[in-house]
Amino acid sequence: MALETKATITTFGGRFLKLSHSSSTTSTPMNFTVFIPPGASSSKPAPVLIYLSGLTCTPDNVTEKGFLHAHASKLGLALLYPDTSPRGTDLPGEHDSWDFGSAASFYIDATKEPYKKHYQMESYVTKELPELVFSEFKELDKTKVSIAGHSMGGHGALTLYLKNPGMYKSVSAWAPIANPSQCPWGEKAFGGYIGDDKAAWKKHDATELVKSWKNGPLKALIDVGTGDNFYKQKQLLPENFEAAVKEAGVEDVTVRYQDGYDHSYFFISTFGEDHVKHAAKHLGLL
Ligand SMILES: N[C@@H](CCC(=O)N[C@@H](CS)C(=O)NCC(=O)O)C(=O)O
Repeated sequence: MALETKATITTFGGRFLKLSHSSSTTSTPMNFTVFIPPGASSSKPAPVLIYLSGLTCTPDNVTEKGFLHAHASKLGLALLYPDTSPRGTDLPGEHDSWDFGSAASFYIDATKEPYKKHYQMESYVTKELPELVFSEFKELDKTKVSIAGHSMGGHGALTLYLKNPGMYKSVSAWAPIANPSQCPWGEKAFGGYIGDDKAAWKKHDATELVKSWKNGPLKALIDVGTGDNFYKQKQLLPENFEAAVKEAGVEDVTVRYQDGYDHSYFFISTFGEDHVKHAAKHLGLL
């Protein structure tokens, strides 16, 4: 698999790479970025935190405004930032709205035409991308991976974690879309990618998935800003997730409501150190 390096940037003592490759999963070009902390080598590989971005984003938004690598560098943690959807396609409706299609994959495998050929982001993020990254970068430790994300990416992090017990050591999310089958963003995305069968939606909904979690403490950290307009508009619904956690008796779930914070990178960056340290703790770095 040929990997094209678009940029190599030195930052906080580590290497930040912008990369692109041709994906066999999405049948499109895919972009991603990776931060390799100082000191990582094939004999001392760094654990990895995967960060999934939100609606409208490329991997650039968080890497320019989230400052996660500033904290990851000190702890010896690598960061992997996948893109939010396939690129280079022009499917019907794909680019018409900011909350569906391009940059809005919801990290699921579409089953409906015309999206199913390319919008296979769940398989891409859980299989092809890690296989590629760990075969190309021997300074990264494939046995130690955690996952995090913001908004749509928070939904992606929580659901991929819940669907794949053991694949990730911990999960965290800023302002996740925590009950997508009950909110307008999720209804639009699931309707468009999967269809009208609401039973099928539940397989991609963190609040539904956590009800049958039987794999011990969840090791989850969630932050939500009380000044977040999308929270106020009931797109995020973290209380529904909390209620499901409580009812199922799932342990080690911390949900924090941060007074006055909005949905932006001012919020993400403020709590970035906590999320990086949460992953670092479960990856054996702290
Ligand atoms: N485009 C939307 C906002 C979408 C939005 O806030 N996206 C978040 C993720 S859910 C984001 O990170 N946007 C990119 C940025 O702020 O740099 C609007 O105009 O209301």
